[in-house]
Amino acid sequence: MTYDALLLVSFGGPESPADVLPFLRNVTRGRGVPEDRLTEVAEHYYHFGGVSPINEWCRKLVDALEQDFAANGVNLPIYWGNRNWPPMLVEAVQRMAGDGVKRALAFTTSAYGSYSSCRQYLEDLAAARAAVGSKAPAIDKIRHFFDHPGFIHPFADNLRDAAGRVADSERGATRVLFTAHSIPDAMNDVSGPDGARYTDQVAEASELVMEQSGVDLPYDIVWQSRSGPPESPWLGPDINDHLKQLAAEGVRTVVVSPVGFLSDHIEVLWDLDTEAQQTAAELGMTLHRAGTPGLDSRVVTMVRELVTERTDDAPIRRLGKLPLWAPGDDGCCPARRPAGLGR
Ligand SMILES: CC1=C(CCC(=O)O)c2cc3nc(cc4[nH]c(cc5[nH]c(cc1n2)c(C)c5CCC(=O)O)c(CCC(=O)O)c4C)C(CCC(=O)O)=C3C
Ligand SMILES: [Fe+2]
Repeated sequence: MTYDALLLVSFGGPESPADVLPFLRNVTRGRGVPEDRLTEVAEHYYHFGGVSPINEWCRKLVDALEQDFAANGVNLPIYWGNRNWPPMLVEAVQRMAGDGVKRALAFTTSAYGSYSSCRQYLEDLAAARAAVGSKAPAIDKIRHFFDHPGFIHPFADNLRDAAGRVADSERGATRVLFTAHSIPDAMNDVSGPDGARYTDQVAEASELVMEQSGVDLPYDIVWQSRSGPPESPWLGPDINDHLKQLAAEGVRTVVVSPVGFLSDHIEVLWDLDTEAQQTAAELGMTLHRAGTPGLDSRVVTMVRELVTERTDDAPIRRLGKLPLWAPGDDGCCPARRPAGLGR
């Protein structure tokens, strides 16, 4: 297939305190998230001056990709648009249309399947194209990349570094924790062609990171940042509950790898580095947080390879075994947000 642009699609995040509440209203519009949850989450952002690192990371990723594409003969202009905060997707699609782009590839910053991490981005792309009208380019979303070496290897190196900070005498009381964003059980149940693909992909990525890191410690998979009411079932155990459980079992040190997140955002800075750190401290445990890939050069190479996979039929590089399916196929997550989420 011939493409004439790459579109970076991300979540968006506030860049000043005044942005925080309008951003949160964009995120939660029509989602039934209670008002007190919004006020609570706003505080997490204010704690960091109202600035999420996500937009600045996207800007730097675009710069790095432009340099990498130029150096490797990939002749595609790069555009960037977000779901929830400027630069918005519709503006990016508008600019592409104005520049005469006919067909673009979209790289979304979420590595996994599920309504929230994949299908919702497809809906956003469709809505932006509809708003722009007949001049809007066709846009094809790049596949899930949870098992691409450019995703797994930086996590593995960062895990090895963090585990290296554990004293030899503590290793017998140490656990590795992989953490990803919790979603409602009902959403996971319909993720992918035959359900539960989100949890399957997180499990496979965790296993691959563990294997590639060479770290010889037991590990568990935990979930973070849930936002539904307590009576509606979301993926668990929550990382904070699990820390309590581990403390009761005699574990004194945890090494936490945020395998659900390609870069640091508020979920990493608040939910892990602030909240989970505090839980660990209260339990007398030590928590070493392993880094996200962020701007690792292998992430940049990965995006280029995901592009040339589509433009030049370059080989598909992946370490996992789960079946792949093309997002947008009938076999992908249901087009509408699953009902019955309990709020
Ligand atoms: C699977 C998943 C990812 C990973 C995929 C991806 O990367 O896209 C993700 C990413 C992110 N989520 C983010 C922020 C928020 N998510 C919320 C709410 C929700 N997330 C959900 C799921 C996910 N979220 C769900 C099921 C909800 C409930 C409401 C709904 O069903 O839609 C809320 C509302 C308040 C709250 O309920 O907590 C906020 C503020 C940010 C930006 C962080 C920053 O600013 O640095 C990022 C990257
Ligand atoms: Fe979220």
